[in-house]
Amino acid sequence: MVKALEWVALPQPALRLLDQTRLPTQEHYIDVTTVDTLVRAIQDLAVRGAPALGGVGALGVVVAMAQGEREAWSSERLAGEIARIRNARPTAVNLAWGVDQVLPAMPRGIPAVLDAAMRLVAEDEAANRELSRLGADWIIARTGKDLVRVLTHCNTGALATTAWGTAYGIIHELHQRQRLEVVHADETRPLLQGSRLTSWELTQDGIPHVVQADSAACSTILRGLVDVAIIGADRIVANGDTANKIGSVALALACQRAQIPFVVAAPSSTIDLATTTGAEIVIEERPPHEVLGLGGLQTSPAGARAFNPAFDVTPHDLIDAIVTERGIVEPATHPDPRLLAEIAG
Ligand SMILES: CSC[C@H]1O[C@H](OP(=O)(O)O)[C@H](O)[C@@H]1O
Repeated sequence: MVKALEWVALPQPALRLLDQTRLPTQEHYIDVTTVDTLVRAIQDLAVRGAPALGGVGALGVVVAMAQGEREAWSSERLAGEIARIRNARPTAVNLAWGVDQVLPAMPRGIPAVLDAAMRLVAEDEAANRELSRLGADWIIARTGKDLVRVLTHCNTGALATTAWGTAYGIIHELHQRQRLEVVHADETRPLLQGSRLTSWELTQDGIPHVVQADSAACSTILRGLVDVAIIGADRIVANGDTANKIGSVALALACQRAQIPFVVAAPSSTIDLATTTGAEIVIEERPPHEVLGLGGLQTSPAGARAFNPAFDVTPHDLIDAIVTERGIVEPATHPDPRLLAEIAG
């Protein structure tokens, strides 16, 4: 399975990223040894996806410490550079979580922080594998289908995580169990994570799928062409409201109308109990050019303005299941935030 990120020791210690802006036509790697390069890679979505950002946040602290040693930074400069990584994108809670998880190891030096970061990466992969099993069990039981037709949005595979996948992991598990008929993968404008990345992963894994325009998704659901919609998450807050790629809440509304399950899949590291409701989640606003053009081609007239929110928030009462490695909560039918708190630990 492809790796979005890994720590490499040669030719020099570096955080190696698969540049996702060049997929699916080019497999190009970036060896990150400076904070500037890392922040740019995060903000350009060369590396992206909530769980992947958790790993990048943790390993980014190692990058900053190593650069600080090379350039003799003060402790204040180092703290400021780590904060740049932590704040590089606002919506996915995992980036800040990944940084925060390894800070306590800093006094023991770079090897201790690298060890803590590598443990976080390994634990996140294990979490994604477990939630994939639990999610497949839930969907098979809930739909009662021998072969499940799935709709998914954006990219939630190995490219969006430290390894394995979240919503994609459930799809992969259904396929492995020979319980998957087809995947409808939303292209996911404006950056096309679905048509570029999810279709690339599904093709590599031999999983039957069709790519569809985002504007086709609701009618696909209302026409009964799928049995369940499964998405990832960037931040799940205390009452179960969930931030995810723009276009997600429309799917939840269509699923409610069609009376099919709407499922969110995420490791427990994506749960943010410090935030009470979805209204408080900061939604990243991205550059207008992403909407006004495509692949370097201008698609809107000169002077046109754009609105480019990268995420939206699905209210918890539209979510039939939040699947994590520590268990499943069902906010639409059992709206008890204590259940999410128990899972978040
Ligand atoms: C495994 S969940 C990944 C999550 O992150 C994506 O956003 P982006 O591509 O902007 O990082 C999208 O919301 C996915 O659901």
